[in-house]
Amino acid sequence: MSSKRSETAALVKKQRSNAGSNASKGYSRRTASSGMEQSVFRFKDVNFVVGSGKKQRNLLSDITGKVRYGHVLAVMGPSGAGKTTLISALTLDAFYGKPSGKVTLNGVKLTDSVFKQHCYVMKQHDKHWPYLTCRETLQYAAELYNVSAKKDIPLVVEEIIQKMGLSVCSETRCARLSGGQQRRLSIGVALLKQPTLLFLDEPTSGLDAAAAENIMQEIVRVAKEERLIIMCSIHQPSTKVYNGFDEVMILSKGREAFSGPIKTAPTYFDSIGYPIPEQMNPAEHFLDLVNSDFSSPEEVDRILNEWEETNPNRAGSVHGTDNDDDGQKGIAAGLHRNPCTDMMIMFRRHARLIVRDPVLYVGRCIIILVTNVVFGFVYWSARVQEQAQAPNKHFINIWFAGVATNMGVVAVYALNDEFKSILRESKNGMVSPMSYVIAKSVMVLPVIYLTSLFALIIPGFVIQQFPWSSIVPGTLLWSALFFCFENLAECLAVWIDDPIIGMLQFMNFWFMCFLFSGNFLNSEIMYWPFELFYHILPFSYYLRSATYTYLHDIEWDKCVGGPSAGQPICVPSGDPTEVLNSMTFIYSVVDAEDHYLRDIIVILGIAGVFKIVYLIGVFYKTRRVAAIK
Ligand SMILES: Nc1ncnc2c1ncn2[C@@H]1O[C@H](COP(=O)(O)OP(=O)(O)OP(=O)(O)O)[C@@H](O)[C@H]1O
Repeated sequence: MSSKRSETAALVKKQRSNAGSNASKGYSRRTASSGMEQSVFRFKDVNFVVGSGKKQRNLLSDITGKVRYGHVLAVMGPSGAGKTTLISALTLDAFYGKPSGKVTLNGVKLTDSVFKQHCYVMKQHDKHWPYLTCRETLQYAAELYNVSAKKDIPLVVEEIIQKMGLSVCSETRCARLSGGQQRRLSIGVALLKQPTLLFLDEPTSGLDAAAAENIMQEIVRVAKEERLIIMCSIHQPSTKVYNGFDEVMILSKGREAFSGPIKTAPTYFDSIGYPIPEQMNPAEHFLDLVNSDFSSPEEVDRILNEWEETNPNRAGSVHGTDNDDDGQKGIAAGLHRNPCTDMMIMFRRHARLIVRDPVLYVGRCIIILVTNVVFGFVYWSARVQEQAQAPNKHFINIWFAGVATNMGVVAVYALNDEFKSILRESKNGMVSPMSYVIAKSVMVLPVIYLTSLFALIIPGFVIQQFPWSSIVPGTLLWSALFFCFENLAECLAVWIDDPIIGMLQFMNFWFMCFLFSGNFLNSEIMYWPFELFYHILPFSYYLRSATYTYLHDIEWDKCVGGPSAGQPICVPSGDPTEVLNSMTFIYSVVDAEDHYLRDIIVILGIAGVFKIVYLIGVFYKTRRVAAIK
């Protein structure tokens, strides 16, 4: 293992030396070859308004700035100043209000498509696939971004691992990475894309001083080396980190207190009567000035007004001219993607996640098996062919499917988390929603069938002695119902942002299915609006056909004396059709006729409706943009 590592390291070294002065030949070619290496990012008069009428609030007021390639713009300000709001607005992600202004990359309006091709946003909170290792995360990102020929990808990944100081945790699953390692991994993934413009929201949040300093130094170095434009928000950088920035923007109450090249900041603050005290960190001094906790609100307002007055045409003064021609004009075609290759990568990644994630399927399979085995033993006496056991045989079907589908509630949580990762990846142009839904939907089908085997083989066919002739229709019917609830879970996971609310809705739906299954309440005596639920919810279809499937050719023992209080089912001939007919009097859902095909089609139809609503949710949410108008 270690010799393989050193071999890889040697190859990386060789590759670097081949690349001459450019240390990162493996993944740095795109920007240069696309002609985007001299880019300029501008934003002018960016406003962001929330609420309406008397409750209207300007979270950002006329924010203007410009950053050139190889430069880092640091957005600083006290808590609540609007740093995250600015990054969200500029990344077309601020959905909770109305953003306005002019935002361009090389003079071209920043649209979702330009963003996906040339930009990358690293949010304040890291989000990685918890069951993939650091190396696997980078490997899939490199493949999805098509950074290099497939055979070179391990080298590219190794290079990023070394660059980001992730060697010690390269084989560690993301769930177990420290905060600093997660941040560095996020930056590594961003670098793999080689964006022209990189947004970092609080890249040092949650890190200790040394780790924050390391990361910021790395960011500054990367901007210079890879000619990236970097815009990051940051809380109180150290003097060393602060001095590494090229431009700085100081915000307070959603307004600019200063914006421009870092070397002009001391002169400006000196000119308005706030020179930097000796030995003081300049960043700390500026932030104290605009923080109402340290300066009076009137003084903060005075500083903000001063900037507004001395820079009435900010785009024309501190931020350079209003003319967009001082950089590369226009943008190049972006990433070339092959949908089939994308799909294959997504298949591989999803297969790995399905196997490793205990919540989604593996854990549930085992819990369903154990639970159903318990039910199998609880109903031990129902194994025999006595007609007195017919109701118990029917109830076994309710528990075998009802409890298992109820466990789908955990899928709502897991899928909500999964979808949030997909949203981020889609935002950054790493995955296409289409390849995600296809890979996921196809991969899940065999897993669902496998789950039905866990649910029924030992508990039903071995312990409860279901007739083996019904194994195929029985497991297919169970799979159809489970598929229906999985699709519901997907739907809720995508449409309801808060997973807990989604889980509660899932439980509501499940209880409705149970209540209106026609088993506890005769469908004929249901008050008519409620009868609709009996027809449109899936459980009655499952239960009718499951009981028919397992009971319709049982050779029942003969019964004498007719039905009684202790034995409601007692057919003298033991004819299975007549037994089912007499069960119908007690459980209206039971039917002596075969409706298997119709029932399974209806269940799949309901599942199909959920799938369509889910797909609409995926495509709507991944394409939703808070465009700046
Ligand atoms: N969804 C929202 N709806 C309404 N107001 C919001 C929303 N999100 C943030 N705000 C408000 O916008 C203002 C700026 O918040 P923002 O998160 O951008 O500040 P910040 O400078 O990033 O702060 P911090 O450093 O603490 O993260 C705050 O007053 C906040 O209450």
